[in-house]
Amino acid sequence: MRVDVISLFPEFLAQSAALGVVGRAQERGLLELHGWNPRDYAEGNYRRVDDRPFGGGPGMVMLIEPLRAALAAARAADPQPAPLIYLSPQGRPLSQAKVRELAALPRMILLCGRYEGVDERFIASEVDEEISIGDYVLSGGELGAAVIIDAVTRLQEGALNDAESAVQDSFEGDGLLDCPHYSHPASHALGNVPEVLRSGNHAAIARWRRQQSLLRTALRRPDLLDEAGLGKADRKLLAEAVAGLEI
Ligand SMILES: Nc1nonc1C(=O)N[C@@H]1CC[C@H](O)C1
Repeated sequence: MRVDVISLFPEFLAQSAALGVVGRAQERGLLELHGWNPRDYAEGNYRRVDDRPFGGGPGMVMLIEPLRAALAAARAADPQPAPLIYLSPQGRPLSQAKVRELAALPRMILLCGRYEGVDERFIASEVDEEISIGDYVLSGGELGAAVIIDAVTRLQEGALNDAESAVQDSFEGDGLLDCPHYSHPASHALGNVPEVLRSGNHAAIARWRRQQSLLRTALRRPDLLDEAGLGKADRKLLAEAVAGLEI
């Protein structure tokens, strides 16, 4: 998959993408990352990329022309068509379903805003989709781009090893929250590892983990539980866990 990122700080993405799963995916040729800095296309002595908003008010707005030139350069670099996705709080919330949709694309171009954002005429004319990574305000869209690149890369064939795939599957597979995890030591001043996990009884362990996922989702994210469409066995397992809660 090719990802082009339009950003005033392309080095931010390069550094964050050089690590871990994403770094390894680049080494394996599963991900190709290219940065495009509007400042490289800005005219004039000051190479302006932003200016004051019409109508007054705080902050600055990213100008149309440097963005258009950076986008044109990105599109000219590779004939493969790609949607332009703008990271902004005004976008649709990112979800795993959207990540799966994006991961199936051969290419996408991510636009990272800074300051108050981007001139609305550029958004209306060139942006295919706005995506938000959450209802809060960041200093730039680069963190959103890094989140999308990470989540999408994990779904590229060959990006994850077996252990990492298990983590991916445990959350993504059924839309429930993950169960608790424990490792050594079995006994500790902070508490002991649940006996079932040390029993060697794989059926009991799987049942316990499923029950913990169901209970955790019910307590922390009931909205996800509604979407999960539980079957009879899961509903029974959850009822048993709820009955056992000391309230
Ligand atoms: N939440 C978000 N999800 O994606 N991007 C954001 C976000 O806060 N962007 C900043 C808003 C002003 C500045 O332009 C960049």
